[in-house]
Amino acid sequence: MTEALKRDYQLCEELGRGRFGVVFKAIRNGDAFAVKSIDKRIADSGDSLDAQCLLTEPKILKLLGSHPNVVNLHDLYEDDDHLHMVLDLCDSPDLYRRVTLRVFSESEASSVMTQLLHAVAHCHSLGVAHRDIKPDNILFDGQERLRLADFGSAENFGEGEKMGGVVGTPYYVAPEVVAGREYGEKVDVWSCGVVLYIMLAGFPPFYGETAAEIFDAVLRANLRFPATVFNSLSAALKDLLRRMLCKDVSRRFSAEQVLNNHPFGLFSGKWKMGKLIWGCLGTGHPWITSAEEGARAVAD
Ligand SMILES: Nc1ncnc2c1ncn2[C@@H]1O[C@H](COP(=O)(O)OP(=O)(O)OP(=O)(O)O)[C@@H](O)[C@H]1O
Repeated sequence: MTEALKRDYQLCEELGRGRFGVVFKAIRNGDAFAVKSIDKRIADSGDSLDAQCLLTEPKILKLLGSHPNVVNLHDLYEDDDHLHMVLDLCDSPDLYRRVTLRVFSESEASSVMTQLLHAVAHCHSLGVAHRDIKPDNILFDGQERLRLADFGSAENFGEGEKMGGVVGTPYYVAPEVVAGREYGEKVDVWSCGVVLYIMLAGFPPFYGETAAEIFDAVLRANLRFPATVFNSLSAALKDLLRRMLCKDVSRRFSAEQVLNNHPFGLFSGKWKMGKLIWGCLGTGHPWITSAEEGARAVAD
């Protein structure tokens, strides 16, 4: 552990583990933070893309500056073996945990979406595409404010510049990425659309049992609204989903357009409890077949 970090912060319990390191709680002057400590040796021993991801995250977070819906970088410490990022503490359950427990009402989903799209619009205005938006990377801080996290796959694109490379997680990835074409920042709007659909329905819009089947479904982009789930939801909401999950990128809304043009306020506030049947192959999550099982999985 870097000496300077130990001097400046009181390090507390472990909060979680990722592929390359550990996240701890840390206190400084009575304020709590999360410290994401990356072991550079683990990353260097793997594929070079992984090592690149490690350096990407602090660089992108610095570029993004401070935003109320992004996990902000407060400090950065580095020595030969470790990189420590001091981040906003998000110790409330993440969106993945929340959607495995129950489906969301329109008003709950709209509150999450509004905050998420503010984060995404901020990133895009600074030329940053997140490229891996999914419930696991949507965290909540102690004030229950949404914070977009994990910028390890993000890319800094220039004005009018296109990106390439298959990056993301099967259920959430946009068709132009799966097709291997060049793409722009609207891939994030597609992923937000998938997140919105899952919050409301409890299952993903483009489904398959294997990664290959999911990619086929994403490429077909045949958006359906099963009556059992969607009949009780507003026409405005279905229209919004069509505009976010639009295969034609030129017709797909930007994050800014969704925020400016869509009547989020019209969403009704009905609660819907339902059977949740969905999986997340990209992150190895188990199948969750009911709200009860979801609750058990989280408790375990
Ligand atoms: N800012 C934060 N506040 C509180 N807990 C966090 C924070 N960031 C991450 N965590 C916790 O630490 C765990 C590991 O996070 P990390 O970003 O290192 O890996 P990951 O995104 O889960 O996986 P990967 O290895 O694919 O990057 C997360 O699952 C989460 O539980």
